[in-house]
Amino acid sequence: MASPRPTSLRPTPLREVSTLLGAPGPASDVAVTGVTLDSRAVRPGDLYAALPGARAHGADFGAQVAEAGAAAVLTDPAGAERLTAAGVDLPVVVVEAPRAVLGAVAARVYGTEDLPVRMVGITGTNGKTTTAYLVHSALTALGHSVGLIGTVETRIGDERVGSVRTTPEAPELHALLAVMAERGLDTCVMEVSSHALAQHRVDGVVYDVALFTNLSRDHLDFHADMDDYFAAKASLFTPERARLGLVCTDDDWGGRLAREAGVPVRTIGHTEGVDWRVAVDGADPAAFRLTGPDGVDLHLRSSLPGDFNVTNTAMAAAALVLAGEDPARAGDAVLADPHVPGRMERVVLDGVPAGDQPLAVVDYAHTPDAIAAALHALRPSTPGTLVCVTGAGGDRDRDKRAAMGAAAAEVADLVVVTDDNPRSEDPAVIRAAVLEGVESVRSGGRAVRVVEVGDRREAVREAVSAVAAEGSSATVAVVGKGHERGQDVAGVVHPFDDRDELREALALALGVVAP
Ligand SMILES: CC(=O)N[C@H]1[C@@H](OP(=O)(O)OP(=O)(O)OC[C@H]2O[C@@H](n3ccc(=O)[nH]c3=O)[C@H](O)[C@@H]2O)O[C@H](CO)[C@@H](O)[C@@H]1O[C@H](C)C(=O)N[C@@H](C)C(=O)N[C@H](CCC(=O)O)C(=O)O
Ligand SMILES: Nc1ncnc2c1ncn2[C@@H]1O[C@H](COP(=O)(O)OP(=O)(O)OP(=O)(O)O)[C@@H](O)[C@H]1O
Ligand SMILES: N[C@H](CCC[C@H](N)C(=O)O)C(=O)O
Ligand SMILES: [Mg+2]
Repeated sequence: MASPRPTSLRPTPLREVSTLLGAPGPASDVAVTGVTLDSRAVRPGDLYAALPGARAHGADFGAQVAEAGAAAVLTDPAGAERLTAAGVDLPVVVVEAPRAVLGAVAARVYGTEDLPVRMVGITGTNGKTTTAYLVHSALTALGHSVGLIGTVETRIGDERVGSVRTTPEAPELHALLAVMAERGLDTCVMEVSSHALAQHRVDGVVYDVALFTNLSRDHLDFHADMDDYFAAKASLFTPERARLGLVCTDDDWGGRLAREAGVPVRTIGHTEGVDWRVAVDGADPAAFRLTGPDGVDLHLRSSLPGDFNVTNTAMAAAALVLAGEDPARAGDAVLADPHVPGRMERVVLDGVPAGDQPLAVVDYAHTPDAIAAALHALRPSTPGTLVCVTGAGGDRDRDKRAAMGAAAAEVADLVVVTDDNPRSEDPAVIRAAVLEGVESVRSGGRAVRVVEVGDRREAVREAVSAVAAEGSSATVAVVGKGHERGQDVAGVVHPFDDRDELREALALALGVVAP
């Protein structure tokens, strides 16, 4: 579905754009009414940003955008040459690095330079989506009109649009923020990925509160190394992008960020000396105490399973207070279950007593750290067999694959290695890398069983049937795809939903439907 755009916009003279950029003004006095960087999304009157990329140069789509009614093009010198060579007759603004100015241009065209919407931005390797839902649901409970932008979806009040990426490109983002302002929303909570920070997607947005959850191995296909990955995340904590930071210092990267941030930072975590201290209270692992500045002392309980969700809930509560909410009311508001799709989501087969079915969970863990966290969260409630169905994505960080297999094998009793969006790669090669990690744990002496089942549907069925006889003392955790609704194989996305597959597998194994 097309991303929403604001309805009432003042057309922006192209000369105003070139003046903003200090670029030579075009002879034409055309005005623009929108911005896009995707030729397929051009609407009449748009300024099309033709950017150089890894696979194409946006200027190669000049003829299509002219045909679609684009009013003008913003590009680099190479793009301008291509447009001329292709005989594209549109006014062109040329700058050396168009991606780097796109946020400012989009903010001018969509009128979001002085945004009347409070902004909360969340970055970190794991926990962004969960924490964003926690903040969103709490603010909604407190009576605010809240927008959400993240991996699963964009929400503008009651309107929901499924996401393609975690963080939209700048033109789409500023259009969404303009729509939120137009509809009277007072706050927007959004996930800010490292790709987005490195690619200027959130330029022109200043977060009132920016959160850092944690940093661990991921995306090293895109970032040169962990320092480079950290630097991308840290760039959120600079005056151009944030006013105040809330940094979890439970890992060393958070500690480093708290020392190096270019904006005032409050720290949060389980260790002494932090501004917001999380202390788990006694026997219930979900219950905790959160103490903060100015005598804030809250007794809270995470509605989601796992130690990491204690941290996510604590971060949400502290973020609400830093964003100006009353601490006691904020504490009450984070107690409700925010229903985060595909994050530790339980799948239950109706019509079969709970004690007769394995605990079945779908989770989006797709990094070594997240897999470890998710399985550790499930281990204490699993007296019987803990099965993990896992795979790794194609065309993504290759070196995390073995570590993901090892993380699963360290905690589970049975690991079923399968496919997860092989994309353009050979799925068997990806599975082999995951299996290597499992084998490294087995050769270290841990008696974990492993099977390789490429077809994900068969893998889920095999996992469930292996433990169905144990009833609720067993757990099947299917990780990696969470809310996703497709399996990308060689560029074709086949409909696939782990939650439906798990329900089907339970039905088959428990004899509720004929196989
Ligand atoms: C590494 C990365 O993020 N690349 C993004 C980047 O690609 P690129 O600069 O190489 O562009 P390209 O594909 O060569 O195309 C060049 C230009 O031509 C344009 N084009 C291209 C084809 C066409 O038909 N028409 C057209 O106009 C493109 O919009 C682009 O401006 O700009 C493209 C245009 O917006 C994105 O589609 C592309 O995202 C790719 C597909 C992607 O998979 N990104 C993922 C890794 C990502 O961003 N993930 C993060 C984090 C995920 C997480 O939460 O863990 C996210 O925020 O989602
Ligand atoms: N604070 C946390 N620390 C470690 N692991 C976590 C944390 N929160 C969630 N996880 C694990 O990481 C997985 C992804 O969580 P979530 O979707 O909230 O993170 P994300 O940062 O939005 O991820 P992505 O960048 O892929 O969208 C969860 O399914 C869970 O297994
Ligand atoms: N949104 C992230 C995670 C996808 C998780 C997994 N399902 C995969 O395909 O690797 C990405 O695009 O890297
Ligand atoms: Mg996310």
